[in-house]
Amino acid sequence: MDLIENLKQKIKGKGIKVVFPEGSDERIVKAACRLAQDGLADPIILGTEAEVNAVLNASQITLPSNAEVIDPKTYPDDQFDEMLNAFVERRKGKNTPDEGREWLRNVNNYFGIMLVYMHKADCMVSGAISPTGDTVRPALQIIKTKPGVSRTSGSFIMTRNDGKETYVFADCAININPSAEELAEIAVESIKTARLFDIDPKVAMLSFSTKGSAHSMEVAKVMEATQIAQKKAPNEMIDGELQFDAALIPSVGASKAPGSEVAGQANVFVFPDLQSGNIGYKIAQRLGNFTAIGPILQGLNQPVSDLSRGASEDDAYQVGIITAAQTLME
Ligand SMILES: CC(C)(COP(=O)(O)OP(=O)(O)OC[C@H]1O[C@@H](n2cnc3c(N)ncnc32)[C@H](O)[C@@H]1OP(=O)(O)O)[C@@H](O)C(=O)NCCC(=O)NCCS
Ligand SMILES: CC(=O)OP(=O)(O)O
Repeated sequence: MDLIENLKQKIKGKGIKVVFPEGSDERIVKAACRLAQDGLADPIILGTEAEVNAVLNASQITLPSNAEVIDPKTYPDDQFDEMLNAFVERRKGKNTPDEGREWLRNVNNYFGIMLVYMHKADCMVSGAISPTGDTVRPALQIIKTKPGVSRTSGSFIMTRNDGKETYVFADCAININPSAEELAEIAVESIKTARLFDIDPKVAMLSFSTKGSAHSMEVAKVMEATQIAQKKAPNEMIDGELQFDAALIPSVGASKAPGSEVAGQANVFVFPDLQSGNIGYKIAQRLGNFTAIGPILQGLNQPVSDLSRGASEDDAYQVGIITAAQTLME
């Protein structure tokens, strides 16, 4: 079954509350309403009544009965105070009550994250308007990473040919220059993402070198990360350092990395840094005709997804499905 169809079956009718903070954006409002109509989520759209209505009217859609609009600026004082107290407690010593009041009333990403943190919603999808930092920072500050995970990272599901070719690419969104330890953690978290999509993970730790064919600090980092990842997840198939062709193409893998159980068969690609990861996914998307679904933030206590600003309504709809499905993962 198609990847997304599979996830739809898992979330349908479960009433999962997905917050969409960008209620002034047509793509977002349409995607949220479609999720509601299809019974896949109960969306909470953030924005003023006027801005959300303007989009609904222009798109000629009626807000489905299982969708809700909340305007943070007019959120009732008693509930707002409860939220502010929870924010101040969570940000103890790092942000003042005045900062909290200002952000929660005026920055929808903070308000949305607090709904998730307070379990008034299950997850959040943002980033169609705001750049990654503005979407992700509130999640990092409030939701934080799961025990045992030090860094969140962003993966993409890359798919082509009606899902016959499907890969996980990571980190394409968050960690600019991860250490070897962080890269190993990204690999382990990417394995969990692969499993969410029923992909049997074979992880390639990517480099411009294969098995010592080149020498540099950058290559050494990937070699070390591979060893750490193998220790962290001894039952998983993880190998490196591998060039992309050695990781993907069986004949090249056999010649450059003979004996590797990953080379030539990899389906999870861990990039050595964000320059290569972000450029790499966009090349596959724009030149290789892959659909790029994500970034899916890995390792957070509760699911939050950051769309690319280039996302379409359909991308937002799909990321909504994935994020809702992440709430069902243990
Ligand atoms: C994600 C990003 C915005 C965080 O940067 P930042 O806000 O300057 O980070 P800071 O160092 O100020 O940290 C803010 C908080 O987030 C936490 N944090 C930062 N990066 C983190 C990560 N990868 N995982 C978990 N927590 C993280 C910090 O510990 C800090 O928490 P605290 O306030 O409770 O102490 C930054 O790494 C970034 O810009 N990455 C690239 C994003 C990008 O442009 N991607 C390309 C397009 S997708
Ligand atoms: C993931 C990503 O690259 O996002 P944007 O295109 O918004 O920078």
